[in-house]
Amino acid sequence: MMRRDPLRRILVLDDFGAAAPGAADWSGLPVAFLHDKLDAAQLVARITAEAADAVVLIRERSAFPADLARRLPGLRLVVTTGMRNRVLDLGACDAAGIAVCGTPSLASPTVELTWGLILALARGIPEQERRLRQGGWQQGAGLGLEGATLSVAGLGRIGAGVAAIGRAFGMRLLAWSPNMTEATAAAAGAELVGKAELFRQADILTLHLGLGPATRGIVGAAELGLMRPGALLVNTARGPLVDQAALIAALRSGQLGGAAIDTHEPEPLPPGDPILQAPNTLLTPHLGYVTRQNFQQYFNGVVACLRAWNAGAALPLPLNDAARA
Ligand SMILES: NC(=O)C1=CN([C@@H]2O[C@H](COP(=O)(O)OP(=O)(O)OC[C@H]3O[C@@H](n4cnc5c(N)ncnc54)[C@H](O)[C@@H]3O)[C@@H](O)[C@H]2O)C=CC1
Ligand SMILES: O=C(O)C(=O)[C@H](O)COP(=O)(O)O
Repeated sequence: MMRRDPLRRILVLDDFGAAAPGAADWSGLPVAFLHDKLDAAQLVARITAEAADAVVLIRERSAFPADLARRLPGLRLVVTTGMRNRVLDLGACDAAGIAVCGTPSLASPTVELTWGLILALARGIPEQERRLRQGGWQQGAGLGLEGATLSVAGLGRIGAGVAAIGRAFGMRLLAWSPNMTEATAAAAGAELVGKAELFRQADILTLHLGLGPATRGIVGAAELGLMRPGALLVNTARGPLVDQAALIAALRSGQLGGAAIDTHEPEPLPPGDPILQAPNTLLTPHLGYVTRQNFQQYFNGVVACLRAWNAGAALPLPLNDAARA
């Protein structure tokens, strides 16, 4: 194990509650919190001025591209909450000798949000409420879940959790992913089907795949065209899994009865993004992971990593080679 000097200055970027009383036990750690979102030039200036040797990234709220890693020779450690951060360049950190470590995260918050979205979409809760407030009363009938078919793409931590609740609702469960086995599907109480059948038979299709070269754009015009007219799509995984233009076309034509989308491309969703004008959509701002308990888990994980560094111990969740050294 490489000998490490204790950290002299730790900056938590765009802190999002990390500094709140009781959020975490930062005692004894030389930590400072930034409350504003800074651009790359401002970050370099601030990190340099503070002579910070560690930064903490709260999810993907502050980007940490290659350029930033190269411009901060005094930086030795980046801690990012969660294990995946697409706006952090791990390779560049390695090349600059900056160790990167992650923290544990809970899957249940995203399982819960997914079901919140499914229920709201299936029963038309937002429109029914809007109508009531405008002086109207019930209109149209929603989709009941018992006996309906839930197609789950990806049975990892979140997909398996979503499937378990689908079973409790008495739904018929189908599942698929590029690498799913019969055993994984059976363990989740789902039937493994081919990709086309996953789309063709769904009353509700919910996406829980990781994003990678094999899954980017996995839901396009051809797949949406296989779906039953009026079927529902839920995406709490990653925006680029879905071809947004094809999604909007399917919503406009009525091929899809509705879509609930938590994860977008880009994020934050810019004003005027075409999805904002698409009909029958329920949009949330990447809320899946955003619960108090998950942030508690994140901040405790950050503190554990910082203390491990200062104690010269192995970093708990290393994300690059420099952190494993
Ligand atoms: N909306 C939100 O706030 C949150 C969204 N997520 C997203 O939800 C999705 C599922 O997350 P978890 O269940 O925790 O992940 P996980 O890693 O446990 O499950 C992902 C599943 O996708 C499958 N998969 C198949 N082909 C793949 C490929 N080519 N590349 C990547 N994965 C592939 C994996 O085998 C695995 O079963 C991810 O996209 C994750 O980024 C995760 C947490 C919060
Ligand atoms: O969107 C995400 O992904 C998240 O925000 C997760 O909570 C992060 O957890 P990991 O999957 O990165 O551990």
